[in-house]
Amino acid sequence: MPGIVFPKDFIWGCATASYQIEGAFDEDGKGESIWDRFSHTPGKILNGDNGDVACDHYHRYKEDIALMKEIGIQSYRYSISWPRIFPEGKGQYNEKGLDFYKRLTYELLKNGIKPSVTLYHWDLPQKLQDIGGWANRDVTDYFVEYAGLLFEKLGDVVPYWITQNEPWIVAFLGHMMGVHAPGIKDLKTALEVFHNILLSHGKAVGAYRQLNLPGKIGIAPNFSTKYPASDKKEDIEACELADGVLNKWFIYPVFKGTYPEDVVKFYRDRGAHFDFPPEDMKIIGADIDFLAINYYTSEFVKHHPVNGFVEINNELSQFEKTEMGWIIYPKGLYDLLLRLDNDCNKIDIIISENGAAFDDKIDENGNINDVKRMNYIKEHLIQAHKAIEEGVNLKGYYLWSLMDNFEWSFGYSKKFGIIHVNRENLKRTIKNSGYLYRDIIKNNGL
Ligand SMILES: CO[C@H](O)c1c[n+]2c([nH]1)[C@H](O)[C@@H](O)[C@H](O)[C@H]2CO
Repeated sequence: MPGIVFPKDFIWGCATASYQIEGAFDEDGKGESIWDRFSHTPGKILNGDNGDVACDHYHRYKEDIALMKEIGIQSYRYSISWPRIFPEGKGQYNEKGLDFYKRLTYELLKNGIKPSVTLYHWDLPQKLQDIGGWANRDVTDYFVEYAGLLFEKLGDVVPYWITQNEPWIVAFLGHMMGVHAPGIKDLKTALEVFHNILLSHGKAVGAYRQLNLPGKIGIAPNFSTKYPASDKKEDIEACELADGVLNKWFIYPVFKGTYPEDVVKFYRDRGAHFDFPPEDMKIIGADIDFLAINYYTSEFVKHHPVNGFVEINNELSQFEKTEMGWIIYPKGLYDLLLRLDNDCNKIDIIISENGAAFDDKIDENGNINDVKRMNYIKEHLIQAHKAIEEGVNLKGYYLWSLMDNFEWSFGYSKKFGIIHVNRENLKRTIKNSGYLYRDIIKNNGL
């Protein structure tokens, strides 16, 4: 695909998250997180894996930054482990924990890599879960205390801040389906958690603005584009509902100051009424500088007589799928970008996560020719570029992920990295997708 060139100031990045790569789960004063607790609970994680060691990034961060530099990564999105900073979740902060993130951040800057810090990527201090976690409205204020300390200590050198990673996943996988920490299965709790996470985001944005810092702040929801399985009215309505449950449920409160009525009714009909103070919606709707979107796949939807809708990707054999079972549907990224450009007042957008898990093979020379991942990256960048040409203010792309890491309930079985990590000795090996990304960055395009 010759001649795809991105805007000259387009940001090429990669992304990780603290619990998935750092390890050192109880080192230097770090407190327990809900993912430490969850992964130490038998039966929760495939193969009994946990993040105790992970990729040992806590000790190997300089080596990893050198690899980023070799690939030419311009910006690195990493998350900060709240219990490393506040072992009890609040109160006295842990100097050694803060020191790690200072060293990491300054090593990036020394190597010409722009830091992009995610304040919350799921590893809540267990002590806060013990008082109700995100379902406890007080935790939104403890989040502001945590964010405020990091703004104070790193705000003058970190140009990009993301308050929350995927409120919907935290709320619904962690508190309704129970497959993520803390493993709760209750719709009302899930809805309260979702609201409080958005509230914490709005409060943190307000705190950031008060400090007049030079950087930009946003939030990283997960979206996926929904398509009706047929042109039958019932499937089109089912698709609307599925879109509401995932996508509008975020877009409306953050950009329109209200929850979508059709989805509120959907939940009320299932017994989960909830009435939040109207002043919350003003806080949640705080102006942000960019919208960070995590896009991996899309869903085809049909009517379901009881649940209203059902997603049927597993019935669709015509699409190639990743190791996660997600269909590869790059046009879904294009359609999402155009939709968000329209629904979110042409806000600046960055793709904060896009990538794929495949069953990578190492050849006799130790090389990893991960062609499927290379194709996935190219196909999605082609769609991203198309969106830019149609006027979408897409400013950057962060590939998920820098290296193979702890994939939540799947443990280390699913590999998203452009760098392979040997689970025996943690040796890093750049995959061919990493070299492809190096060339894309060098050429600022395909
Ligand atoms: C449907 O995909 C979600 O948007 C999503 C996918 N992913 C994510 N969210 C998380 O932000 C990462 O921590 C995961 O490692 C990554 C890969 O699974």
